[in-house]
Amino acid sequence: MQTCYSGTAVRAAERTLLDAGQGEALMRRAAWGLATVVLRELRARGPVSGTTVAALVGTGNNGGDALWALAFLRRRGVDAVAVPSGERMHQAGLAALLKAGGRVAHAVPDSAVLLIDGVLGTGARGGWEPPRVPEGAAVVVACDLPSGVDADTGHVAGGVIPADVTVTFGALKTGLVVGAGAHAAGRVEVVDIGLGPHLGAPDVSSVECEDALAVFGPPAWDDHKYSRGVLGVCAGSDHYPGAAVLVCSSALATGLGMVQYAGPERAADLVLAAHPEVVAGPGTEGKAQAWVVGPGLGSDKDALSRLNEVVAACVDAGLPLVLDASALALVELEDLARLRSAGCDVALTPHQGELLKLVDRLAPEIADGFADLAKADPVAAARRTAETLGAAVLLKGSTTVCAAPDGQTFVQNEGGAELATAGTGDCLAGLVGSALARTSGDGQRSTVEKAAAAAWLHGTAGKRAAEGGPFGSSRMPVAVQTVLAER
Ligand SMILES: NC(=O)C1=CN([C@@H]2O[C@H](COP(=O)(O)OP(=O)(O)OC[C@H]3O[C@@H](n4cnc5c(N)ncnc54)[C@H](O)[C@@H]3O)[C@@H](O)[C@H]2O)[C@@H](O)CC1
Ligand SMILES: Nc1ncnc2c1ncn2[C@@H]1O[C@H](COP(=O)(O)OP(=O)(O)O)[C@@H](O)[C@H]1O
Repeated sequence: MQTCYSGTAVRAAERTLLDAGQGEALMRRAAWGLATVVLRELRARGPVSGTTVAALVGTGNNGGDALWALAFLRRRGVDAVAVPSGERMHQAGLAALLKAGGRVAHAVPDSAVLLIDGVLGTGARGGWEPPRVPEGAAVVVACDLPSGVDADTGHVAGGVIPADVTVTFGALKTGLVVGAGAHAAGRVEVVDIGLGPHLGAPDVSSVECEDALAVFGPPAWDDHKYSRGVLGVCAGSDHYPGAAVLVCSSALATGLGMVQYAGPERAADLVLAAHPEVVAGPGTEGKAQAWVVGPGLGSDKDALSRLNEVVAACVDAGLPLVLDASALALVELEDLARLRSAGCDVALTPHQGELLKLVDRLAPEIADGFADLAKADPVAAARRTAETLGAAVLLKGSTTVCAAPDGQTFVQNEGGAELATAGTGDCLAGLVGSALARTSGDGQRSTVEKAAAAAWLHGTAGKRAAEGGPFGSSRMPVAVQTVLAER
């Protein structure tokens, strides 16, 4: 499990050490870590001595880090050039650079093979417009975070220089794993500067391979089909029959004990043609241990009565439930309350558009300004919705945010934009359903952690599928199998 801290929490941890008079030591540790990564990048490309490294240097401590790093690099024979972005620079850092034989210039030299972005770190407020930098050849290494990225949210209000590598100090920051911030950061390396004991609880976590495999692992030697998880799927309609196939196929690709399909004949026939092992019928009776309801259900009376039947089945047996797509537009507050009272774990899986509609309809008390919040701070938006509706929320997008009503939050970034194609959400619903079915009765992990494990598998499978060129969502189940087979 990877953990991240908000920029605000990291600043608070720093403050404790600054107040204890350790400011310069912290900055030198950070700068040494930055210089080490820069040296590694230079060595990977050729000789170090004589090459030009430039740094865009801001007015605060982020600029100070960059100046100290340039000073260390100068001592390795690098032509170290500071390019100030404002009227002042960190005094001790500048003195160290000049003493080491570095120089100051007013523009990034064309000869620079590597550019350090040291303009803004955790002290940034609002947007920023980067200066012109020579195009092309230079590797960009961001100091702490790419300038202009909000360290708490990942929001980029103005411009940003996309980094190849970000060397971040003290702890991985939430802003480097969410949305535009994650995209701008490139590869992230964390330099330990001794903040650990002062950091407190993490802000968000990310499920990694071994955490996901603990949910989607192989069967135990004594498993039988009813102990490996039985997933009920209520998806598809005469109008959207394919959704039923996508949900069932992706769930089966994880190696469940059984998939039970409840839906109309046309969709059921397609499911059975693709997977004769599915047990199909019009209703919910059977041995399901979790349900997925919603993909391709439509919005008519029939869709509503199918949703009601699944909700009733879950309430009766205390089963976990994934509400996706059409179900998000049909479910009522009373349904969520009944599910909660029956002890059912519920995961809502909206994309941004569905989230806004859901909040407008079921949580008007938080709707004011919510669209702006969802854009600028998807973690806060998912958290607020989960807390208000009392259900786990998996918010889909370039970053997938999984938030629980108690604030526990996972952020997953494995997938790329190749996943932006019709039906991949249906596949994800099948994976979340599978995670809930196969771990039903396992009190070890929260619903939101299981949903995050499914998002890991979905994103990783998306990347795997993309290796074979552009793809449609029907290729996802095979990619899911491949990912699980390779681990
Ligand atoms: N305090 C310390 O000793 C340590 C700080 N660290 C570094 O210090 C950074 C934080 O330093 P600061 O608190 O000085 O903050 P920054 O250096 O991130 O930014 C503050 C400066 O930028 C200006 N500024 C803010 N927003 C701007 C905008 N939108 N456009 C243009 N200028 C803007 C401010 O007026 C101020 O001069 C961290 O990101 C990290 O790089 C590390 O060295 C670790 C130790
Ligand atoms: N730019 C992107 N980068 C990474 N993942 C993406 C991107 N766009 C969409 N996705 C993922 O693709 C899936 C799309 O789901 P959804 O919007 O429900 O589509 P559909 O309803 O067509 O199945 C989600 O898992 C989402 O996180």
